[in-house]
Amino acid sequence: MSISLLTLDDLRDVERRQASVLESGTLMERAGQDIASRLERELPPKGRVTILCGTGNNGGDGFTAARCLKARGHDVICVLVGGDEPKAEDAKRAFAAWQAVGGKTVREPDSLGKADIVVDAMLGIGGDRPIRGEILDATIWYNVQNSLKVSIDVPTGLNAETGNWNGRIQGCRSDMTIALLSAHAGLFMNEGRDAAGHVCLSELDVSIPLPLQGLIDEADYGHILEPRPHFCHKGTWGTAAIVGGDDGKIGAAILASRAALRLGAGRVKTEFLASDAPAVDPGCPELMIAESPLDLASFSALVVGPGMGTGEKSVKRLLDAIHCEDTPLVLDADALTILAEKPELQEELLTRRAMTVLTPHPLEAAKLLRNKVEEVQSNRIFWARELALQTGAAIVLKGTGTVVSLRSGHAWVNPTGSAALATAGTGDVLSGMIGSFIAQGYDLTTAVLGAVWLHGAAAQCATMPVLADELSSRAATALGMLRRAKLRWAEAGSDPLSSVGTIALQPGQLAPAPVEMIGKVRH
Ligand SMILES: NC(=O)C1=CN([C@@H]2O[C@H](COP(=O)(O)OP(=O)(O)OC[C@H]3O[C@@H](n4cnc5c(N)ncnc54)[C@H](OP(=O)(O)O)[C@@H]3O)[C@@H](O)[C@H]2O)[C@@H](O)CC1
Ligand SMILES: Nc1ncnc2c1ncn2[C@@H]1O[C@H](COP(=O)(O)OP(=O)(O)O)[C@@H](O)[C@H]1O
Ligand SMILES: [K+]
Repeated sequence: MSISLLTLDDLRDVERRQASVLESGTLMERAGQDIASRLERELPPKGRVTILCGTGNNGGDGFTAARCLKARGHDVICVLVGGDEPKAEDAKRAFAAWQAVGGKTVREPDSLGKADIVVDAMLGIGGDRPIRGEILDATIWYNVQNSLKVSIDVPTGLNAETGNWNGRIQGCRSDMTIALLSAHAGLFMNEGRDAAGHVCLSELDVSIPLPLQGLIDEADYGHILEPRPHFCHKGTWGTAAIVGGDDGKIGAAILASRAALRLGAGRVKTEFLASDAPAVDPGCPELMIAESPLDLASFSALVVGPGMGTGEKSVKRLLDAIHCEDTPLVLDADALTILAEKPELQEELLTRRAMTVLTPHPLEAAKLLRNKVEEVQSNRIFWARELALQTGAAIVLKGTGTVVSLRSGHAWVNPTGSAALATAGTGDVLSGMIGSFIAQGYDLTTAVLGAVWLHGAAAQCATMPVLADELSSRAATALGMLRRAKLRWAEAGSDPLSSVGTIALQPGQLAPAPVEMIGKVRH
């Protein structure tokens, strides 16, 4: 969790604490300098920049960046949006300083010529209402500019914590967002991911508290990248059982089973619930297909639910699995539907000794929480935590910006993944991958965070939907390449710029960073 995601309350606390140790305006000055330095990398000499400034401190950052860019020889115009003058104290000072250097400010952008960069500094973390009036007009203008579009801190109109548009009114859609002090969860979730574009972070040289939530990164899943020792056999890597595949849905269990095998489980046995199940998977003869019900307690990990159906037989098998109290259990798909319909089974989850992982998509989560899907999506981290408390399980709330939450309250947002995953069966693959890593003996957080991250990373470069079965092959290939790259670096000390498949890597770094650090970096 090396990229923290501070909540708005955390940010306001940091702000208050800094106010007592730093001269007022210090953070805004640092923000303006860092923003100007980053923008300058995208500008020609004497580049043209238009900055839309709101009346709060987000606008103050805009005026400060304008002054810094002007001092570096660029042609900058500010547009004051939403009032005749800034309201916030630091912003008033930033505006005065901009005027003092002869900076030009207008009240509406329509008559301005094309700029190389347009900057949205209208609303930041203080923007908590649907946009309207002048801000909405300026947003509409911003969104049609054929220039590089950069938001400061948060795209205007976006809720920085949840990634939803305030009041569902669409705000600024940017190519880049420069977050200040800390990254915000909303930049990686729901509509926020498209609105934010490439995320940069300036920590403003401020040390921030360790929060309970962050982005999944190498520090969390690094163990799965360790090379296997030579001295091992298939038994070393565990045996996973996949239970599912009722009539008409056999494919779901096959997808999960193949994924478990490809990602490294020593053996995988599949128990179909269908009456006419095949005796062999011709596309993957390595799978062992059970001819009679499996002794579930004898496995290293159970994955129950893909294509399982919700009939009597399925309920009984789910109960059998829950009762294997010492066997790690991943519940997906139909198993979650049964759990939602039979809350008494959720009670039984709470008393299990081994780990349980639930992998709901938003609708499944809503049913388990007895809530509406819109409500779950309106605050994904909150509801993932609630579900973890309700069930005692680790929760993988899938979707754009998958959230993983533990009962302890720790939560992670996954920065990998793309719309290429929006195709049938990719969730089955994820549950198989999680089961595989658990069967291999990785601890709960490594197994879950590693699987979620890799599942997304394997689809990230795809421009078309990835067929689910192809996804697990891609994930296995990516894992192998990452392991090799890590081995090379370990042997060579440090390596020149390297490339793993389509993922471009820097020395010492095993995956593309989800956030570009700018300004003074404290690590
Ligand atoms: N945290 C830090 O330490 C640092 C923070 N910094 C910067 O400060 C930014 C936060 O500044 P901020 O608190 O002044 O809020 P901001 O986002 O400018 O909004 C201002 C005003 O907008 C208004 N408003 C809200 N919704 C609205 C709507 N829909 N339509 C119209 N108006 C609306 C609302 O007005 P009110 O409710 O008071 O009427 C509010 O007062 C932060 O994102 C970062 O850029 C950095 O300088 C460095 C360090
Ligand atoms: N637009 C998207 N961006 C990122 N990930 C996505 C997107 N759409 C779907 N996914 C991922 O694809 C998977 C779909 O799972 P699920 O809905 O259970 O599908 P299925 O039941 O067909 O297997 C989840 O891991 C989800 O996070
Ligand atoms: K903004």
